[in-house]
Amino acid sequence: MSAHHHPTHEHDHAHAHLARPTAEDRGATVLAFRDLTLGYDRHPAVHHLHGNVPEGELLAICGPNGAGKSTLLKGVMGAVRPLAGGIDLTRLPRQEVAYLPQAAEVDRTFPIDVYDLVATGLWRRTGLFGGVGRADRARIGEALASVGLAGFEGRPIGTLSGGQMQRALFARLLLQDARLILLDEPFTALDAGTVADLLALVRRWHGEGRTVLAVLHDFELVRRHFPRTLLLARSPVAWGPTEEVLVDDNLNRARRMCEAWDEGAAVCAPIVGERAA
Ligand SMILES: Nc1ncnc2c1ncn2[C@@H]1O[C@H](COP(=O)(O)OP(=O)(O)OP(=O)(O)O)[C@@H](O)[C@H]1O
Repeated sequence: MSAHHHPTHEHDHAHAHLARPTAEDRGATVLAFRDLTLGYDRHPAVHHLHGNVPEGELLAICGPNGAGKSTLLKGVMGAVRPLAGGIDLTRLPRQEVAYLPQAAEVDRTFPIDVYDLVATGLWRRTGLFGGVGRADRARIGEALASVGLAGFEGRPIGTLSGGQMQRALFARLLLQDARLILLDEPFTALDAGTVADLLALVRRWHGEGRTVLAVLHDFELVRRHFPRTLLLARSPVAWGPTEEVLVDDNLNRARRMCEAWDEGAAVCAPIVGERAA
């Protein structure tokens, strides 16, 4: 299967003004972390994160297991509330944020077919009971074709392979048409062809000026396709150009920091002097 793109199709144009940043938007801060601490039951999972994400950024989030990467995306989504500090989605309404959860968190037993799953990507525009019109049906068909799933409309999601399910979830992201796209391990356990097709969509979003944050474990893929990286080990280890961040020193430090982490630690006050940008 391969991806088919119709970037100049009229349906894309019809929605372009809703989501795509203008030239002036590019580079302005779209997401800011202010000495952010996120956690569960008062136990921090992400600690003292400070920095800005400019609009149009293609940012990889890397780090050992348990480093807080998924928690960070959930924080941006608004699903986990800060214990301290804050997250500013300065110029972006919540419906401009799209989120792809880790495959393990998606309930594949939910009785819904591929068409209806992908159609939920339209909710923010149609509303839950808004109904799907002819133009919307065309957009759903296009999105499915873009991910190589034309003809899968009536398949219950429980019958899809892992790769097909991920393609369906990417089709839903296409319809969400969001300016900030959060991807949690989007390419894990996929074959090379599926990764290439889905990566092409991510690069297309990047080309359209959307902001993409992706949690990734494959450093080679990150080095090749993600210009900037945040290396997280509960606290930020490094954040900048990928080739400067993914170096042995930082990776070893990240591993040691995660191993040394006290799971039972409570929230601490911000440390003066740690507020580097
Ligand atoms: N719902 C939850 N309730 C309590 N603790 C949680 C919850 N979700 C995550 N944690 C804890 O928060 C910490 C960070 O987890 P998180 O899933 O964000 O890490 P991660 O970097 O995404 O890890 P991985 O690479 O293994 O997916 C871990 O110690 C984890 O056990």
